[in-house]
Amino acid sequence: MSQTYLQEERYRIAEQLVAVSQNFASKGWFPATSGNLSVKFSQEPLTFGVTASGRDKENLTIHDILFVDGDSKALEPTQLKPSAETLIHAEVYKRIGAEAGSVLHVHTIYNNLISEIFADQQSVVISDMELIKGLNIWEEGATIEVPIVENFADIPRLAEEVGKRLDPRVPGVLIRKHGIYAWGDSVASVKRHVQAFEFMFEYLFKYLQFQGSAGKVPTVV
Ligand SMILES: CSCCC(=O)C(=O)COP(=O)(O)O
Ligand SMILES: [Zn+2]
Repeated sequence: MSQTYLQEERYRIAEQLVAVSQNFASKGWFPATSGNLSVKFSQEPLTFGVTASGRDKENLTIHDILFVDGDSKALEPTQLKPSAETLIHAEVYKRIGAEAGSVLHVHTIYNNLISEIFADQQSVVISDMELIKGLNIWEEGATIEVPIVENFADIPRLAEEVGKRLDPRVPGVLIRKHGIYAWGDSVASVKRHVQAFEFMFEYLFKYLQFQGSAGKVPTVV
């Protein structure tokens, strides 16, 4: 692989991450510098571009992306520190393989709420929603079960627990009162997956809230 090709590919990856970062940041999905994003460069050996730790995702630039190996080590000397959660990205790439070309992690109110409401069941079941098709699941009346993992402070442990719960059919895992990790074969597909999950979590929360408030449509008197 020529140096020019390598540099061009890395530039292309960094630009894609910047674009999706700005889009999600505009929705408030990266509060307080939370969240991290990556795109795979090679599977064997595993290498990928990932956001540097602590960056404001609203103002992310290509200079906030570094390239790391499967142990979260930078491929070249750099001042940038990889995301503290890089090992979770690596775990997804290792376990899912070709279907994971990009991994995105967002912290949202609704994914946090759903992860807490269904924490005891260790998963949340969603049935018969049109947006399940946004996950590329097309069966009539499909049901999905999104795993929920405890939010272990120790990142190698958290990565291992996430890895154990990955379901190749359902491209996302919730971490309790933390956020979601989602993947797709490209940035475009994982962006769609995150949008679909977030829509369904918001719907589910509001539906539960509606039921909780007696499930009655207010009457006009
Ligand atoms: C202030 S967010 C706490 C860490 C976190 O959960 C996260 O997603 C961001 O970590 P990073 O090291 O990628 O900035
Ligand atoms: Zn996080």
